[in-house]
Order: sequence, then C-alpha cells, then structure tokens
Amino acid sequence: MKDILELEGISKVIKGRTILDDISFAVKRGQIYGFLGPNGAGKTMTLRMIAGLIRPSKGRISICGHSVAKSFVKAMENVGCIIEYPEFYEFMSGYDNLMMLRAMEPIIEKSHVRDTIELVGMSHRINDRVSSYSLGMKQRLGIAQALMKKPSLLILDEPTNGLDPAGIKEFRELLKSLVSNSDISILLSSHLLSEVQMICDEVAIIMHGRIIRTSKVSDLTMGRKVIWQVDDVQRAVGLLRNEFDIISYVDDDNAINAFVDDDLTEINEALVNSGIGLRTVFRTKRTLEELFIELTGGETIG
Ligand SMILES: Nc1ncnc2c1ncn2[C@@H]1O[C@H](COP(=O)(O)OP(=O)(O)OP(=O)(O)O)[C@@H](O)[C@H]1O
Repeated sequence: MKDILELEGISKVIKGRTILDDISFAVKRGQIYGFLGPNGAGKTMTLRMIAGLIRPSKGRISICGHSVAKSFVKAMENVGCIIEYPEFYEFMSGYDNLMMLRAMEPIIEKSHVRDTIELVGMSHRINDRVSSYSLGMKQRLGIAQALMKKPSLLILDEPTNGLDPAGIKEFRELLKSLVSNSDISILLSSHLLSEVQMICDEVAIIMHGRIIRTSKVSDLTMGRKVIWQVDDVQRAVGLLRNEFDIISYVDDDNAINAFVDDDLTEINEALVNSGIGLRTVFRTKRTLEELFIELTGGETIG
C-alpha cells in the first residue's frame, strides 16, 4: 500500500526549546490513523506542520508523494483539515456556507457539494442556519467543508472534543463510512485512548514531543490480561507474587488483574491447593490505556 502521508525525522525548536523531536510515521491509503498523546505532547503542532501552517526546523513531510517544502501547492491540494475549530458564517445555512467555498473555488462541481452533504449525513438540516446546529452537526459541516476540494487526506485535531457520548458514537460511524465510501485517509489526534482504539487502524503515540511507539492498534492490545475473582484476595495476590513472580493489581470490583501469557492451569491449581476459593477466571485483551501506562512508566494520559 502506498503512503498518503509520510513524516521523516521532523523536529521543531522554538526559542531554543525542542517542542518536537525526530517525529516519524506514515499513513497508508484508506487508513484511519490515530495520533495519540496527552495535552501538550505536540499533536497540534505536528498537525499544523502537515497542513503547511508551520515549518519544521528539520525533517521531511510528504503528502501523496509531494514534498511540503518543495511542492507546497501540490502537497496542499491533497489535504483537507479541521485544526482547532471549524469556522462558519453562523447566520447563513450550512448549504450557503458550502456554496461560499464553491464561489471561491468554482472548480468544485455542484454535484460534489450535494454528494458531500449526503456523505456526511446532513441532508435533512443543510438548509437551516448554522447557528441552530448542535456541535455534532457543526463537526459534520466542518468535515463537508474540508472535503470540498476532494482531498486524499483528512486531518482532524481532537475531533470529538465537546461531543456527548451519543455524538462521539455518531462521529465514529461517520468517519468509518467516509473511509469505506470515498477514497480518503484520515489522520486524527486524540488524548482519548478508548476513542483511538475504537476508530483507528494504526496509531502513533507521542509524549513530550517524541514518538514513543507506532503500531497497529490490534498489535498494541494483543497482550493478554487475566482476571481472577477469589474469596481471599490478599492471600492470592501474595501467592501469585511469591510462587509465580506475577505482579498484579486489585481493581474496583475486588478482582485481581495481571498480564500473563502463560498457561494458567498450574497457577489456578496452586490457588485451589492452597485453599483459596476460585470463583471465576477469565482472559481479556489489554486495553490501550494499560499499554500506555506500561510504555510511559505510569504517567497518565488525558
Ligand atoms: N508558538 C509556540 N511557541 C512556543 N511554544 C509553543 C508554541 N505552540 C505550542 N507550543 C508548545 O509546544 C508544546 C506542544 O503543544 P501542542 O499544542 O502541539 O500540544 P498538543 O499535544 O496538541 O496538546 P493540546 O491537546 O493541549 O493542544 C506545548 O508545550 C506548547 O506549550
């Protein structure tokens, strides 16, 4: 698969302070790629560089094979973005907002405006004033705006900020339908691990301006977690640690959690043989959040 976006060794130094340090990752055609990190990690600055709004101090960015430094216009023709908040004429309808863009770029066909409105699920409200839209509808209209020039790459900076859980779910469905119904790839930043895990195919995790991991989301969460419910939690925790060298933690439901990839038969037999009543044992996938805590040595995110 050909890369739609490639960042290679991007650094940014402002007034002697290194804000971004050797950032490299690539987004492939048809992917939803997550750019994940806590507040202040450098996500927005990286996205602004990809959108051509800031220059890197070092490194190379290319979009659909066009270097942002050397072929700026060609590279930018392939990018649509919402960085921070989308801007509209609130007193006008959604439709008129899109037609304003068309007035500036007559190359956009009227049929493309109509198709895009349908693609983002706004047909029923597009003739209403933007001031009457919910935040979720404004996000959809913002995406429609970004899609007007038929970009290959859509960049979204923390797109679900401020949306309620129902709005986040709808937005997730929208992004999934965009990539399956049009020839677009999406790069989105987020500080929400659960969100990235549910939407994205691949992820780059950034912290203090450095990429600490890039990986397919499915690989990141492959490690397996075991949860034991027992009648004597303290004794079971001690036995796991002393006899099997397993470090565990007790969750809010008083269940023991640990990361164990080995066969559990021997461990469970030892628990039972020592008189500890075993109520349930099950395996589950490690969440991205748990992985992040491991990668960062406990520094929390979000
Ligand atoms: N123009 C600037 N001059 C100096 N420092 C800056 C500038 N813009 C951003 N920074 C600093 O760069 C770091 C990264 O900021 P950035 O906004 O990219 O983070 P972020 O990961 O997007 O976080 P958030 O989600 O809070 O926006 C922060 O420490 C910020 O204070």
